[in-house]
Amino acid sequence: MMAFITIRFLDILDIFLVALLLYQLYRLIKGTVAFNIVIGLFSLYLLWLVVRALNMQLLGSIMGQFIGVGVLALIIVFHPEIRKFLVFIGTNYNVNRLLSIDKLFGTAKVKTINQEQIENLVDACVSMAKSKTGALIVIAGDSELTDYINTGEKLNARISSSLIRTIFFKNSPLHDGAIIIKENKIKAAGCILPLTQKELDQMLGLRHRAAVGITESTDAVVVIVSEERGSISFTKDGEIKRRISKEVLTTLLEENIVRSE
Ligand SMILES: Nc1ncnc2c1ncn2[C@@H]1O[C@H](COP(=O)(O)OP(=O)(O)OP(=O)(O)O)[C@@H](O)[C@H]1O
Repeated sequence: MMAFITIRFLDILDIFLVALLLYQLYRLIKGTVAFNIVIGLFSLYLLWLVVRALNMQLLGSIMGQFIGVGVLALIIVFHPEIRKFLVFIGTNYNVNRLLSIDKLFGTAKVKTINQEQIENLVDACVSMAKSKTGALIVIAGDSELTDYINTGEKLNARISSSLIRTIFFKNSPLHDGAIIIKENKIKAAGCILPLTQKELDQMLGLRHRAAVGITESTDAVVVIVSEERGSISFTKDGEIKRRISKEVLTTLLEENIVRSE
């Protein structure tokens, strides 16, 4: 009876790729105004399908015209999200990623620092939290982050607790902006990161916005020390975990970073 329905391997691949694209799109726009716009447009599209099925010609043709120019309108309205999405694809989906299902779904670990360096980093964060010294520390994953490294001062220095504290010391010329850690080194300091457009708690300012921003479009993880509250936060995939303890920070770093000994 169902002989006319044939499912090829390519159909399954097709569905899988569409699901993956929708999932990544959802991750990028969730929590932003764009999410509500997408829901609105989707409802409109469903309504149009119903109107067409009921053969309501006048309403159908008006809505048809609207949907006809909709693609162009979508590109204009969603230009920042489309840009972010393309950057995300470009920076995250290299050949290595495509070979690993784990990485494809963004659950892969970052390979940048070893256990001793994690301890140095945690030590610096705890000490800066005590002295209410603001800090923004990006730990790169597979994303190169070259554009962001180029906005700062190149260091290529060993990851030590005292160097991190020195960089973020209030009178240091490099204390503004973020440091970027990659391949077992502090690659640069004073880096400028993209700010998220997401709604965040009003207590959180630009430092936290920048931390969320960079993890929305790359697979980096970020540790933030708040100057105002002396608390430590952690961001990954655009999500923020606030007021975490030394132990939780250590666990999060260990869980999200494959140690390269
Ligand atoms: N785009 C950016 N990229 C990197 N760092 C940034 C960016 N924008 C702001 N910062 C850093 O954040 C600092 C300002 O932090 P602000 O007080 O606005 O943030 P906050 O989230 O309230 O943090 P805190 O709790 O530490 O006050 C700046 O001095 C600068 O070092």
